[in-house]
Amino acid sequence: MSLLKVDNLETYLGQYHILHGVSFEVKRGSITVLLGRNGAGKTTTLRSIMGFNSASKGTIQYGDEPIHGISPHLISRKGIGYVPENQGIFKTLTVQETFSLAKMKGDSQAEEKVEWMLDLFPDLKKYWTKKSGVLSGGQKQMLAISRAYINGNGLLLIDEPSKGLSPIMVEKLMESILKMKEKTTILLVEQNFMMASRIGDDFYIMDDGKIVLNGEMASLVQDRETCQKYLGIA
Ligand SMILES: Nc1ncnc2c1ncn2[C@@H]1O[C@H](COP(=O)(O)OP(=O)(O)OP(=O)(O)O)[C@@H](O)[C@H]1O
Repeated sequence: MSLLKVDNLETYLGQYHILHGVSFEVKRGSITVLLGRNGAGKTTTLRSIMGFNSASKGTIQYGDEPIHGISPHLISRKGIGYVPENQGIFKTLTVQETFSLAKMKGDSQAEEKVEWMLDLFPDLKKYWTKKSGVLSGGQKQMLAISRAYINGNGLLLIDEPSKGLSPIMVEKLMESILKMKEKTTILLVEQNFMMASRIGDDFYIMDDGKIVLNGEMASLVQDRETCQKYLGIA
């Protein structure tokens, strides 16, 4: 059953028409990956779901509720967490302060979520009182993912978490994101095909602001022609 249903989304950035009728679904408890070349419109799609880029047409259904046209803070309150490409970490806040700020008022599960994230990312426990600015790139990514999860764990939108990370860190992150499927649903934008293909259940390929192909990840891995045509992978 789908948790998120995006239908015929059209988004303009200034005078530029970026998304041309984007439609896709994310199944509850799955990892769905948006793939595609640079500039295909993946980030704009995530930002349109969050309400940071407002879509001029189309609908977005989260569970039973339409969420298009709603402001980002209300979308976040509905339980959608967002990890932007640049992580959006406040460097002067400690890990502890970042976690505290992420907790929603009146969320009875907040402490449980904090504990789960610290078990998943023990490095963050180690740097609990350190300023976020001193963390490594991978640890910042862990912090950004934790913040999004504590804030809203119904659905997580994660934009290129592997960017700039060492292969070992990518491996670590991949395992953690896979584990997060036990508790949440994930829509992932990822250029690292090795990572995407190992953790994704379903895929959608974007090109020029449109979805050009979708299916189960297992079938894409076998399809060399498509990988080469849209993803530049030989
Ligand atoms: N503020 C903006 N104004 C005009 N065009 C923009 C703006 N931001 C992005 N674009 C354009 O929108 C298109 C889609 O960009 P987007 O960042 O969504 O792509 P992407 O698939 O996430 O790419 P990447 O993998 O490089 O992050 C690109 O052609 C980009 O140049």
